[in-house]
Amino acid sequence: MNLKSQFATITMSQELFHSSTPLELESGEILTEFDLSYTTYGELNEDGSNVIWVIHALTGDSNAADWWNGLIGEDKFFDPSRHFIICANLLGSCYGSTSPLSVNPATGNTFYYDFPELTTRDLAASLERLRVHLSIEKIHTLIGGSLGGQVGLEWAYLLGKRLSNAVILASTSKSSPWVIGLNEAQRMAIEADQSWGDKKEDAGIKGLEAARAVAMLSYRHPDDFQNKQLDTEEKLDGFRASSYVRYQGNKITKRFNALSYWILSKTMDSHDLGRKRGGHQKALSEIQARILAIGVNSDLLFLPEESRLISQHAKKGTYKEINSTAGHDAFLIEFEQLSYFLQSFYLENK
Ligand SMILES: CC(=O)SCCNC(=O)CCNC(=O)[C@H](O)C(C)(C)COP(=O)(O)OP(=O)(O)OC[C@H]1O[C@@H](n2cnc3c(N)ncnc32)[C@H](O)[C@@H]1OP(=O)(O)O
Ligand SMILES: N[C@@H](CCO)C(=O)O
Repeated sequence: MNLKSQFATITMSQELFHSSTPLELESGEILTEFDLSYTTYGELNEDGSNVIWVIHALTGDSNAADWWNGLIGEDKFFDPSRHFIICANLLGSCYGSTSPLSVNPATGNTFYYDFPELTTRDLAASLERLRVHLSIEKIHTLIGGSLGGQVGLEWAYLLGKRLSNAVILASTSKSSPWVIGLNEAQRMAIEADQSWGDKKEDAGIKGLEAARAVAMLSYRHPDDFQNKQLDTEEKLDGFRASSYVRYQGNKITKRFNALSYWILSKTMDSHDLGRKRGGHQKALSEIQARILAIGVNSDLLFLPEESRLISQHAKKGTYKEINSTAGHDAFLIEFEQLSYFLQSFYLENK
């Protein structure tokens, strides 16, 4: 389906929100001002009841109808002719929001390595600023996967009764040691790049290439490699799997930045919905919104048990599981199953 031609009839806009009120971060540091780049599709209806707020994952951007084109678009589950869909590029990311490559207002120089540590709670607080700026009183559904799901849980906690439904995909309420270890290995790859530490835009880029290759092993499943990367001929070198991870490593360097990757992967590590709230299970039970937690049976990064736990501790929780060999990234791929789960969830909770 040609989304471009369909979107010709639908309001879509790309904006930059500037917050000049200082944002006090969990670390105690302060961002004196920040920008969030965001995209909206469709229009807010009269009673403000049609807001779908999408939160992207680690390397996503605000163009949700591009990377989630099986879920967002005309005749898709979230349709801009009915819904007002918003997605903001997360703070720290390199697609238009304030990031390590932005100018530090305190010094007049680019932040680079002086960029403050961010938590998922800080990212939720920055989204809350945008909500207030847009005078959005209530959110029908907040939806996000992976890091987007972590931020989604933090924001759901904060939003209270303003939020009706939170759809949390392939995510967790507290990052596991496994996730932290995987992210540390990726940051080690970045830090091993001799250009890491240089004050330039492409610092650590070769390291990022290796980091993404490692990350791909956690985003896919051995069965997916078996299906797609098996060499049929006998050989000693030049394996398909090698060329695949190298290709993916190279691909990320053309669209992402090592400093943003480093910052956001740290954000993922420190995620704990229960910090200073008596634990993540208790915090989950205090979320007012209905929660649909969707796990992926082949997810090796955020295990399906972690999604199930979200639904079990939520006051009003539902669990569904995507059946796929795609691994963690199935939440970006298995649109048919996702649409079906969403439809049943809304029907059951009318
Ligand atoms: C500006 C922007 O582009 S922002 C994009 C926003 N991105 C995001 O939001 C991140 C989320 N998206 C993603 O992570 C991914 O796009 C996904 C998970 C949805 C899909 O991942 P993909 O990389 O497209 O799928 P997959 O793992 O099957 O890999 C296919 C690619 O690997 C290539 N490939 C497959 N096998 C091999 C191999 N053995 N050797 C070399 N290349 C290979 C394919 O040719 C294909 O290349 P292409 O991406 O240039 O078309
Ligand atoms: N593959 C996705 C998901 C990571 O959790 C991304 O790059 O953002």
